[in-house]
Amino acid sequence: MPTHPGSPIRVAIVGVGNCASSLVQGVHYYRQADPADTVPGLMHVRFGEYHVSDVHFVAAFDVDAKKVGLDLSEAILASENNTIKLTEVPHSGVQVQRGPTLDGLGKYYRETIEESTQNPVDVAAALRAAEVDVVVCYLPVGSEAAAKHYAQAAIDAGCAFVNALPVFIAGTKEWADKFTEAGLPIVGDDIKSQLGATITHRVMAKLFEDRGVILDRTYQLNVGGNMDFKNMLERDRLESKKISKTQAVTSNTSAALSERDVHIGPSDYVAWLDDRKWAFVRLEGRNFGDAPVSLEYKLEVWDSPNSAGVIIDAVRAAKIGLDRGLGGPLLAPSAYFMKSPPEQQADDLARQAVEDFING
Ligand SMILES: O=P(O)(O)OC[C@H]1O[C@@H](O)[C@H](O)[C@@H](O)[C@@H]1O
Repeated sequence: MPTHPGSPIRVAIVGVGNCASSLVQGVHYYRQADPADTVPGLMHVRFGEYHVSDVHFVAAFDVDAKKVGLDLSEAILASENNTIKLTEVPHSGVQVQRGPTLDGLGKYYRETIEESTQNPVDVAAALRAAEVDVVVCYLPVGSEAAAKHYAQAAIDAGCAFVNALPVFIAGTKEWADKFTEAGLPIVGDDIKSQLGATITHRVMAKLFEDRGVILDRTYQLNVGGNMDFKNMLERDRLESKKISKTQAVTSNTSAALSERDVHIGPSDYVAWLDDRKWAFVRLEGRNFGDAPVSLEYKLEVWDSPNSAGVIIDAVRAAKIGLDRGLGGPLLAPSAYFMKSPPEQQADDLARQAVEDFING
């Protein structure tokens, strides 16, 4: 059912971790931003008809006993959340509900947090009750069954879906068809942060190609100290994340790299980094006369604010999709905002395509 353009965007958050914390804080931080101003990390203060302050959080789900039952403004600072504080968020009146766990808790989460003993809610019913427009999925890496459970609940409740994690939903025919048939938009999969490992690595791989340098091999090693990185110590949970990060880089170059010559993925957990992520990236190639050339850089960034602005834009794109009655993956927003969209595009073209999408 198409929604009313310009109305508040009623958002549900699945997984109240660091990324949710930066998102909620960021919306509050920029609530009075002047539409004529530039906000770092947002395409526009007013994206289509939607100002940042039109993003309203109306529901939230988690499984952590230290978060379930808390007001969202308190839950974003609770338990293992350790991201940089952007602002004080006032009481929201939104209580974190106990979501179903399914495969959401890996070995390291189970060792670190206490799972709520409350009974899980019926997610679709909760989304309907809160009259949610857009569901943002921030579950831990490796939560395949749980992410799909929430995607199905979004469909059942008539909501758009923004899939921030590397579980392939928008990018699969099965789920793209489900959203198309339901007439509901989806933006996915796997958030590409503002100035993260993926975008910088994509740009460098493309630069090699544009300058005629043959790229022979590359790596991207990532370390961090948040629960995302701790969870990813369990290598079995990593498969889709590695695929997503690798294809995000290799799709931006025509270099024919064998599997052995590309190594991209989360590498280790360093507790004292907290929510900072450090990426060590190296590209090796050959330039004129087959002379060797290599480039190495290190990125240091706070992980969660780095993707929060992108999610605010993705949420507003999803709401525009709802307003227009568009079902299925939103191709331009997915290509610009996500690492593994249904169709990869060069970032400058994707950005322009999002502008065109906004302008209808
Ligand atoms: O920095 P990149 O490579 O764009 O990745 C960004 C995001 O990747 C997601 O998979 C992580 O769970 C996020 O926490 C992170 O912000």
